[in-house]
Amino acid sequence: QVKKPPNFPPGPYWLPFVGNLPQLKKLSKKLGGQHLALSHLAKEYNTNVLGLKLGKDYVVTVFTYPLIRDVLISEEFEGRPDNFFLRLRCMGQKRGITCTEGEEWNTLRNFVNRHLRNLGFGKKPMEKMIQDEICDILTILKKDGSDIQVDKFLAPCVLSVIWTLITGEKISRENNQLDELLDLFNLRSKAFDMTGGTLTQYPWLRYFLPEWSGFNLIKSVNTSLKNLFMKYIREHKDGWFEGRNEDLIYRYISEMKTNTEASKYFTDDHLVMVCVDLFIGGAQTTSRTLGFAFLMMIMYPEVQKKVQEQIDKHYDKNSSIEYSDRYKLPYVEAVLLETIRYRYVVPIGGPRRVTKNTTLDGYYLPKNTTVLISFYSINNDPENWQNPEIFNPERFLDEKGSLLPDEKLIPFALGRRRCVGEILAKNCIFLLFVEILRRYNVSLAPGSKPPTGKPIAGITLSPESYRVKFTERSL
Ligand code: HEM
Repeated sequence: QVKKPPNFPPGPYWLPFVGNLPQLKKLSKKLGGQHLALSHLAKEYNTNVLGLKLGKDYVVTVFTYPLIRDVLISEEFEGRPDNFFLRLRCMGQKRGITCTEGEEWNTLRNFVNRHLRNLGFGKKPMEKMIQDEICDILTILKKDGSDIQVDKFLAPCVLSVIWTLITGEKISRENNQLDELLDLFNLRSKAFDMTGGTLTQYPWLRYFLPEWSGFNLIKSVNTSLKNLFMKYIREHKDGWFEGRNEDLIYRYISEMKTNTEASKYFTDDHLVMVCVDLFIGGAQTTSRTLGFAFLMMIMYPEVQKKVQEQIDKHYDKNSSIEYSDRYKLPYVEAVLLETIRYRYVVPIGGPRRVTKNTTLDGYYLPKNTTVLISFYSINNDPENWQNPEIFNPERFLDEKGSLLPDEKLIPFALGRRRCVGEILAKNCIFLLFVEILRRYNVSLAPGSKPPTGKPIAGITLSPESYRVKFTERSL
């Protein structure tokens, strides 16, 4: 048994070298996910802040809304851990937005936010890109929507918008590159888990068990991603001239050419990581949320009917739907909020690094402690939600049917590290959901196994594989 720092958050005792790693792995397997294992341990030790040691790292998980809020908005929790695995994720050295901190993170995050906004992010041009994607989706459904795996089918939409903003090109659904990119991200997410995977704790495993440890997989995914983005960066460099600014890569190259103190963060390698961060952040989170939303419509046909009744009240066959219309559709918004609460795709957020010795809920957290955020527990805490285990969109409506948002639902986090893609994700989810349900009834495709509604665990939760039959509605 290893001695803990004084007043460290409660948790199981630590074994020499491995700490709680084998215990957490075993429990996660038994309960069906790391988020469930962490909640289980928190209950067992009757604590809102759980203290573990995973390999050589102190790892603390936070469970209640007020404490999570404090973590998300306090500067001393804004760091990211620096370990072998996060470096491997960043192709060797911590770069980009998601894994960096301090000046580099600030410079790149601000640059990306500012230039995406100038390219139309969060504004009409972005909405137009999504509407174009929806047109493609509706064309495919019109041809044959009898048997479709929904999250895979919708994933290209958000990916394509990000792609257009970054490269200036529309990616075609017929293009193999899109499938290739999706496959790469799917493979990648399999190789990761939120505490960093076995490789974080035992980096030497890469020499002895490169296949088993996931090292070879991550290396090959990294190489493919880098080759893909470098191809576009090289083409952009050839086509660049002063003032050229129609996509993020051109704007980045312009910044590379200015010789300021910050130019050390504007290199090809940083740019590759920024692109990867945007794709990783956006691709699976958004399409899996939609996958859950349509699954709820299949499992609760009476909710689907009410959604369509509200849509029909406001739109006919030809009227166009805009994101600003969401205020007219409170029931639809309530269904989407409840889907996000009930089947939130990021059960454990972070990891964050404590940048100086600090305290949380009266416990001591030494500098460099890793902090994980249990969004899962906020969304399932009976203190926050009545009968949280029940899917009930009405909880977000008042007696008059007006929307009743709840500050405890924070799917895009809070504070300076909150999600960069929030507005894109919200637009895609709303517009796709409404456009499809206005034109189609969704039901289980014949032969598809009836879904249980239970999520499949991973770094992001996903809906079980189900197939949908889209039946055209008479409008
Ligand atoms: C339903 C969809 C989405 C959900 C639920 C989601 C959730 C989150 C959360 C909770 C964080 C904060 C992590 C932390 O506090 O450490 C985050 C960060 C981030 N998200 Fe999203 N996200 C979504 C969509 C997107 C999209 C579409 C993009 C890209 C366009 C994106 C890009 C990012 C990036 C780059 C970060 C890192 C921010 C930083 O470390 O400063 N996300 N996201």
